[in-house]
Amino acid sequence: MQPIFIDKNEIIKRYKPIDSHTHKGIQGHALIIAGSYGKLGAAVLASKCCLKSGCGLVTAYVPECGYQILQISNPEVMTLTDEKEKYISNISFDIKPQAIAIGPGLGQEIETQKAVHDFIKTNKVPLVIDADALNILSKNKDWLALLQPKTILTPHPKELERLIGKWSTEADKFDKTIAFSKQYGLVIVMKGAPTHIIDEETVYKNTTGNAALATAGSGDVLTGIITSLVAQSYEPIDAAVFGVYLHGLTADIALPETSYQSFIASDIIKYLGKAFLSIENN
Ligand SMILES: NC(=O)C1=CN([C@@H]2O[C@H](COP(=O)(O)OP(=O)(O)OC[C@H]3O[C@@H](n4cnc5c(N)ncnc54)[C@H](OP(=O)(O)O)[C@@H]3O)[C@@H](O)[C@H]2O)[C@@H](O)CC1
Ligand SMILES: Nc1ncnc2c1ncn2[C@@H]1O[C@H](COP(=O)(O)OP(=O)(O)O)[C@@H](O)[C@H]1O
Ligand SMILES: [Mg+2]
Repeated sequence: MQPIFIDKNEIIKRYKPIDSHTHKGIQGHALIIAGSYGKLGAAVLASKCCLKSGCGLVTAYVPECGYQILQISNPEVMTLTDEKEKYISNISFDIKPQAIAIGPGLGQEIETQKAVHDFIKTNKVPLVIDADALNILSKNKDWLALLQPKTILTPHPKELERLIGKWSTEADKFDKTIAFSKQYGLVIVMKGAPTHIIDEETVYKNTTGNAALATAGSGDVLTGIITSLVAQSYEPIDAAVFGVYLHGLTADIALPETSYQSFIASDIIKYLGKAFLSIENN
């Protein structure tokens, strides 16, 4: 297993410059299904980062208690609410997004599990699955077969273990993840230090990022970036590769100014502009 290193050359091959005649409709509409009581921050971070990565329109789908939180935190983000106050129980919307993310801060209530099932059973829109939506799939593994090919999963090591079971060595972890990716036709973003991406037999290894990213919400923000790129019509594997690279690059650019300690997930969002510029100015 020889990985492809995700470096600037790999990104320049994939990067789509912005057309001067584009408009917000062309830039893509993303839907972020996220949040539960006490974890609306995950929805705020993911949806804001989605917009800050070039997506034209972003809608957050949150429980009722998240309405004001979302509208006040992110005035540029539109908000739809579930009928339940504290958690999502029924995912229904009349917009036509080009990409959907599900999972950050979602919780694992039984009604939320059912809502995730009913949603993935009929959904045909390119999808990014993170956090509690991954944990829900781990508890209901037969639902994995409902996912569309090239759905992107973004597990951290514990979420990966819940999905594929314990591994004995690093090599075993890769073998199991490759087998899992092949079985369901999924793109797996194996978050860590560094992050690897598995697309069936192909393994990518990221070259950006540092320990400043070891902070709450850092993965929620990554979900927003990757979903934004999918909405802007990047292929799922290209969105995963570019998104992981950009996410790490924000921390590399920020580090001399912020220190490891004071860097927080909102700084990923703050430094995205410099990260995009460093890709454009090569
Ligand atoms: N502001 C908000 O609203 C926020 C909301 N959030 C939301 O909270 C929900 C729960 O998510 P979560 O990831 O905190 O819980 P969970 O899945 O039990 O995993 C924790 C365990 O996994 C492990 N582990 C993790 N990383 C690892 C690593 N790199 N390397 C190795 N191990 C690692 C580690 O296990 P340990 O090492 O302790 O055995 C740890 O104890 C989810 O919906 C998320 O979106 C958060 O994003 C925070 C901000
Ligand atoms: N020491 C580290 N070096 C590089 N990247 C890291 C490090 N620690 C965490 N990260 C990155 O931060 C993110 C953490 O994601 P996750 O655990 O899902 O956070 P959260 O659920 O709090 O949003 C991943 O992208 C991971 O690769
Ligand atoms: Mg996470």
